[in-house]
Amino acid sequence: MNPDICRERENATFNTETLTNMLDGSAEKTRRRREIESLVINDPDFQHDDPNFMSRSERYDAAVKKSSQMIMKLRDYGISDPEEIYFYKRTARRTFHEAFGLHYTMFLPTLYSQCTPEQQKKWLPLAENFKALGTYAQTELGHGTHIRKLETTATYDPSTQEFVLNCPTVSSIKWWPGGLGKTSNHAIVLAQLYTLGKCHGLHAFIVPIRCMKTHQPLPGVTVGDIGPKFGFEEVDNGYLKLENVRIPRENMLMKYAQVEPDGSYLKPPSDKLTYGTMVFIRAMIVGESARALSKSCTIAIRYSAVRHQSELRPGEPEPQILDYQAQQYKLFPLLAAAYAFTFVGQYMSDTYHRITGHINQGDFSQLPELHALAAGLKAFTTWTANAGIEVCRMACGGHGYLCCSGLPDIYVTFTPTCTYEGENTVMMLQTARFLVKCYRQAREGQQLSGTVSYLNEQQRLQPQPVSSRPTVVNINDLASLVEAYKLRAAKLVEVAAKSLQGELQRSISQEDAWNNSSIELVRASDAHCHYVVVELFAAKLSEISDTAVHSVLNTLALLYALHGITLNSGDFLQLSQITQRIKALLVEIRPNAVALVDSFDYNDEMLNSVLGRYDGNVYESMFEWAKRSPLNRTEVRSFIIFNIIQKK
Ligand SMILES: CCC/C=C/C(=O)SCCNC(=O)CCNC(=O)[C@H](O)C(C)(C)COP(=O)([O-])OP(=O)([O-])OC[C@H]1O[C@@H](n2cnc3c(N)ncnc32)[C@H](O)[C@@H]1OP(=O)([O-])[O-]
Ligand SMILES: Cc1cc2nc3c(=O)[nH]c(=O)nc-3n(C[C@H](O)[C@H](O)[C@H](O)COP(=O)(O)OP(=O)(O)OC[C@H]3O[C@@H](n4cnc5c(N)ncnc54)[C@H](O)[C@@H]3O)c2cc1C
Repeated sequence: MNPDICRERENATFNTETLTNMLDGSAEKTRRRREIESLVINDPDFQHDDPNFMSRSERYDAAVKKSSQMIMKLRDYGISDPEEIYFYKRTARRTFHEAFGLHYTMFLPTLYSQCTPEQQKKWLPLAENFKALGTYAQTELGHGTHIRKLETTATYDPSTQEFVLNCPTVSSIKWWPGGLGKTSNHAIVLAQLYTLGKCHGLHAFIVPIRCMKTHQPLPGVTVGDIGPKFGFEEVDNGYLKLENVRIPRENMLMKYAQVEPDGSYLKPPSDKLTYGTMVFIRAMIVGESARALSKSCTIAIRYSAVRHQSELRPGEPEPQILDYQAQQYKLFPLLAAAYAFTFVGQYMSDTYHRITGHINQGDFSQLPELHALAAGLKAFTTWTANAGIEVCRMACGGHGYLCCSGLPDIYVTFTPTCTYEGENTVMMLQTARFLVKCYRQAREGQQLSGTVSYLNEQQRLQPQPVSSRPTVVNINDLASLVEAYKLRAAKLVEVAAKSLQGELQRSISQEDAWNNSSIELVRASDAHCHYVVVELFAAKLSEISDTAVHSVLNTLALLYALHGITLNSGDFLQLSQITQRIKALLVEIRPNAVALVDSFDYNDEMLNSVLGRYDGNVYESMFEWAKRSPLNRTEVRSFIIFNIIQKK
């Protein structure tokens, strides 16, 4: 064990096990998570080759093999709790993507949420037993964001009681769905529904695309892999062209909207229920932001504790790079954000399950807030985590650029979360749409509840507009900082609403007014989400009884809130005072930095990083890893070089 890293752990002011238990939910949950992780780590079937030394095809084959093994082993171990399945798979996957990822994350959840009981009876046994392997085919070459303009059609033929599916143009070819290219034999296809000559907009259909016996594409189906990408090497993101593909009427997902045998159409209670699976995944991505950032911080902070470089004071030994204030300023606010997002991720998941419970009982009243919250927090947390991972990589200097640091892989795997499941700017604009609507309702005297209830104060505080009120905060008091964030959000929502109003007064259309105000609208959403995160972090502290853990998390929460103020200084005041306080907080966090990342409890197998190793033995491991590079298998690799040298 590296002596630097040992000393860091000895000097921590709190018990890492207590904090880990809190993050997991309880000591029992930590015990069980570790037990499940060790099942994978000690399983010889999961000791695979390093994917960095494999070709794309080899990676795909290995991912399929691994996914099949996971299914069998989960059954053998009798693991059926969704959270436990998630722990098992997360550990087994490590740096791999799951070949059946879309089957679990989108195909099955869509069947659970949008099938009638009869449809569930037919499809769930097939899908849960992996006979029907599925994906979610929504995006087309021409449209990902503006899904109302998707061009694939499903036209009902009452004479045979079938839907006929077509991708009539090049731009209507389905493009991107994960697992579509080679793996899936079914797809949930989002298509414009036509019946009795009328278009009723997007609906979801279960479309068999490959034979369940031979796995050959079915007649009328052209399907394949879209080629190499920035990351996701082992995933066969695919294309799909449908030409006169007929499916039975019962293959339209009919929990909400229905087509009768004679072709008559029954409307759903809300036409946005078809978008339900996207809301689910957006809600879950918030927790993924926390995991990607906490992993990256674990690597960068542990490495910074063992890496020595440059001189602080002449003649003295080179310090740990973690002792540089500039290094702390890069990493500790991200560490604080990783904790904040962990709590926000738990909140988002709980909120999703609570509100969908109400939806299942027929109460749709909270759907707009759920959509706005999931869209905004997905965008806010993924943007921060995405930029943060890159900061962590650069904070490791040259070695951060090596694949064995684990950081490039975390980055390429994580960065598409800013794009998929709703491009982030577009998601922020959806949240803004909700905020502006709430702002107007509050102005009309309606009482708002939930995360936007602060907009009620607009009314109470009139006639003095929010934008003219000064922001004076006690920078040592979290409650006061929460107030400052609340005021900022109220102010920026007001600015956005007034910008829209101003544009409309120039007699331009709603749509143009919206476009001309989109910078203000995105800023309003960003401020709203930032407020929600700070508020949730503060609320979490009130649940913590252990004083040492409370104290260290309070320091992190202060740093998170104050650092956010410096990043958005135009919206807040008291800047120089805040900078001084931030410097003091960096000093306070420094002795606990390694212990704080240890508390995330990533074992070496999962972290998969030579720089972030628990024992800190970085250089020996890097050398060992380099020796495994295929280029090192022979001393003289290229005969071209050999010939050139010989000629000389
Ligand atoms: C491993 C991961 C693999 C990745 C997989 C993928 O990427 S899969 C592919 C992922 N692809 C994507 O994520 C595509 C992203 N694009 C979209 O989701 C949609 O095109 C859109 C939401 C941007 C606009 O939709 P639109 O043009 O139909 O709507 P509009 O803007 O005209 O607003 C009308 C009203 O609808 C409301 N409302 C909207 N959505 C929801 C909702 N989910 N729930 C509830 N409500 C919703 C909205 O608030 C508004 O309410 P208001 O104010 O009238 O009361
Ligand atoms: C790794 C990966 C996996 C994916 N998996 C799937 C899958 O399994 N199934 C599936 O169906 N799809 C999948 N997708 C597709 C993904 O959902 C879309 O790429 C995503 O929704 C963004 O749409 P787009 O590509 O059309 O971007 P565009 O909308 O073309 O975005 C381009 C730019 O235009 C801007 N823009 C667009 N509209 C607006 C607007 N109204 N206002 C302001 N700015 C705007 C955006 O902000 C962005 O800057 C995947 C994508 C990736 C990268």
